[in-house]
Amino acid sequence: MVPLKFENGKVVWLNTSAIPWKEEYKESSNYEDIARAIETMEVRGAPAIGVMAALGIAAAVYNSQGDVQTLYQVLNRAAERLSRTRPTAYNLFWAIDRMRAKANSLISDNVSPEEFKERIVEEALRIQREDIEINRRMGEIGSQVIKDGDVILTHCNTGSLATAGFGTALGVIRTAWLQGKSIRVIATETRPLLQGARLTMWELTKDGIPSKLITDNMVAYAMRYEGVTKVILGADRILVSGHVANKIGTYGISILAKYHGVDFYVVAPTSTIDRTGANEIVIERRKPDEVRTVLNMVDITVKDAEVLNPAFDVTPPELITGIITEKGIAYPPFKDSLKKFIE
Ligand SMILES: CSC[C@@H](O)[C@@H](O)C(=O)COP(=O)(O)O
Repeated sequence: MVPLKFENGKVVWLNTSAIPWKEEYKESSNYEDIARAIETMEVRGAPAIGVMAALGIAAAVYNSQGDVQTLYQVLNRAAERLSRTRPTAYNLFWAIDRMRAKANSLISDNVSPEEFKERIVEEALRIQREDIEINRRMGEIGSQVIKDGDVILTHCNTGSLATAGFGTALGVIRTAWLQGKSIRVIATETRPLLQGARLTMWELTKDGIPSKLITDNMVAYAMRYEGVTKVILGADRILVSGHVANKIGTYGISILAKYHGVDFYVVAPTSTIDRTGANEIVIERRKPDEVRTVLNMVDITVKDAEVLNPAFDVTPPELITGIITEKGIAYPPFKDSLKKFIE
């Protein structure tokens, strides 16, 4: 499954908002289209939107003409627009910063316009390639905590559809399954946009991994009566203190896991760790209609009902057993263990 590609100067993406009904690819070389695809969540998941933004910047530069200064301005305009798409996922800003840093180093090297274009495209493709390699490494590292017989609860979608390929938390689950471990997965539907029901169940079914879908309000029941042994899920932004922003509902799941004595693991590449020293996380608020309807298809409340629609919540470090990264597993105290991974 290749959700994102760069072909003939265009970004090609799998429209994940159409899954599981249709496997439809879209393409564009225009960074405004790429930004809208991120905003409307045709492409979503922290690592995937970082890669998408890098490819969007590369497409903008590749298709522009002029001297290096002109190309540099195009790159900065694209970067600025793409950085205004979704505020919470750190990988987006990490990838954009990396593209900007590459551009700055090419400017100081006095390269030709052709070389500038070539090296910018190369950098975006490197970010994409590295994401898959990192996911595979996290799979190897993280699968060590999974035992035969585990019943793993996961939330949202953290698979190939949320990354450049293979997945973070779902990559760990997938690796354990490929190693022949006998596991079962419980996936939450993940209201309001149903990433669990639509995307995670689609990926698990394709792989033949035994799985069951539950609604979000069945988590406590599943822990009490269905023998959940581990929670494994992803992250959109991790502070060095160990606070983890992830899909709305994660915080509640972590409290339930603590009460039931279930291990709670977060899986994320180190590009999800916020290096700015911030101690607050901006939580994206999305349109009320996402809550008032089911996927804009059916109204489920009174007209113009006031709603709350935060896309993410923050789980505090004391509820987290471990954070699995490509550099190893961070255990509490996270402010020491995570810091080592980003030094
Ligand atoms: C590997 S994806 C990790 C997170 O990005 C994922 O758990 C999540 O919360 C995605 O949110 P989304 O709003 O679908 O972009």
